[in-house]
Amino acid sequence: MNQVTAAAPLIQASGLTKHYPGFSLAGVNVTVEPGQVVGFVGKNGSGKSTTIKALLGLISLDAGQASVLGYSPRDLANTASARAKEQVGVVFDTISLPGHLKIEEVGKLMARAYSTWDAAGFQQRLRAADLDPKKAVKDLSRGMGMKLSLACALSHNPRLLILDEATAGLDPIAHDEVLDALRDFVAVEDAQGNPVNGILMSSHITSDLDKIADTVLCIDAGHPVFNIAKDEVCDLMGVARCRAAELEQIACSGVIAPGAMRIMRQDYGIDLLVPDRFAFAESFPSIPCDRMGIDEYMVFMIKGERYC
Ligand SMILES: Nc1ncnc2c1ncn2[C@@H]1O[C@H](COP(=O)(O)OP(=O)(O)OP(=O)(O)O)[C@@H](O)[C@H]1O
Repeated sequence: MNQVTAAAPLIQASGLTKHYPGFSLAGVNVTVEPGQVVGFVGKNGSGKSTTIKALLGLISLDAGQASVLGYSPRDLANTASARAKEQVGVVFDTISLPGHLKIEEVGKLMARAYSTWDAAGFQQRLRAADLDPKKAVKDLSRGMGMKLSLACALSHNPRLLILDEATAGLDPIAHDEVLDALRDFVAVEDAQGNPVNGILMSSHITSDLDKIADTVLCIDAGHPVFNIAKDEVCDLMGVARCRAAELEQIACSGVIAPGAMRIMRQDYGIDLLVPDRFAFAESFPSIPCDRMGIDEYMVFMIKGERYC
């Protein structure tokens, strides 16, 4: 019961609901399939960390269902469920290791905590990240602390990584190295060639998600906004830079379904969300239409107005 097969979702959660005074997480669904990187985005205070903590059983839910590697959040948080914890690597935006420990002592601590601990892999990750094993955790910069946390999370051989702002504070080179490590992690396959690992990754650095995510889940003020394949946004969608008269012309043409027209009014004109920029360019070759990014899509979906 507490095991998932290679094909089963690593995270399957629906209707996640948590009430705090002045804030409610309401009806959030999260699915992470093997082989998938799910980017988790939203404004500050939108409820991403609350969702992650609920999935990990660190806070109780008021409503909703969640299964993480076949475990309920409550079972996952239970100190007795060592096997479950070994399969989930977690990195928060602040380092949660005791500050007085030297990095080499962290390795020893982890070896005792996880039967799956890969000491050689940990050493190799420390070298790759330029982390001095003699250095104390409290003396690490923020970026170095994140690299150490990631090295720990990856070195107990989890099937699922849950990262909450884990790439914040990394320099561009470290960023690339971390993204490469995450790509390698999700590329792992079982003997039959099926993907086995997955990642749920909250981030404000949407360029990271552009590079690595398969799907992007967005919440705003605790409510789901979209859950969409990244390629649909980045490869297919566009932003048309129009004037009011052109917008009217586009609306009348039916090239974009009337209910799907979403705009942002700018000082210089009107930006229009284009679901298929290639089809749009054929119909309106004289209207500039740029590639869409996750940032812009978020802004359209959260702040944009419908145009009917
Ligand atoms: N223990 C708590 N008690 C009361 N309110 C809380 C508690 N934890 C979180 N909140 C509130 O829940 C809301 C969502 O916070 P959360 O940390 O989940 O947002 P977030 O999307 O992760 O934000 P950020 O991007 O800034 O990290 C905020 O309004 C926050 O103040």
